[in-house]
Amino acid sequence: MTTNATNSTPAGFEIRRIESRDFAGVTTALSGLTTVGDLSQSQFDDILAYWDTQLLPGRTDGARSYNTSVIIESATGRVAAVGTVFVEKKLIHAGGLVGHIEDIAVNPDFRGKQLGKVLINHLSALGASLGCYKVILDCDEKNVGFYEKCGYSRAGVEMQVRM
Ligand SMILES: CC(=O)SCCNC(=O)CCNC(=O)[C@H](O)C(C)(C)COP(=O)(O)OP(=O)(O)OC[C@H]1O[C@@H](n2cnc3c(N)ncnc32)[C@H](O)[C@@H]1OP(=O)(O)O
Repeated sequence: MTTNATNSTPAGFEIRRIESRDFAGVTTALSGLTTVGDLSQSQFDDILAYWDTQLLPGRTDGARSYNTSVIIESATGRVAAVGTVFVEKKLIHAGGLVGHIEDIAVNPDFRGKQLGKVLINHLSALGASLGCYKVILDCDEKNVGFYEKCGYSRAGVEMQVRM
């Protein structure tokens, strides 16, 4: 798997797994992507606890399916960006793993500082380190250029049925 070279977290920022204290910052960032809805701190904590239980089958190293990372502004503790790589165990490719990049959002105050690219490169590398043979995502046409700058290329067509 090859990814763009912007992998190091910029000075003044750190990147880590999502935690309970990120509730306000994460929901604020995600509201710039889509409707978060009426999600409480308690519901947020329950989801994080569930994610922690979802270990990849057959693994003894603690590798998880749900991998949500945040970029934090060190001086303030503010959530600058959030995103997920979900690792799916397949039947095909001899039980191979595919990473799905989901719910990428950079807080508007922090856009244009390469943090989105750093986050995507981090999640792509995380998928590779967990054993994924590919990492894929769906996005709007307006974001294609961003993902191309992160080393992604067009493949297939997204389709959906809404419930
Ligand atoms: C799978 C999904 O979740 S798709 C949903 C993506 N998220 C959203 O649309 C939510 C709202 N938007 C955002 O959060 C942000 O604007 C993001 C995530 C799209 C980009 O994050 P940023 O941190 O602002 O981007 P970043 O500064 O890392 O840009 C990296 C490069 O991509 C370029 N770029 C950023 N956005 C775009 C875009 N929409 N189209 C083309 N190029 C772009 C930048 O100019 C930069 O180029 P450079 O390396 O030549 O300087």
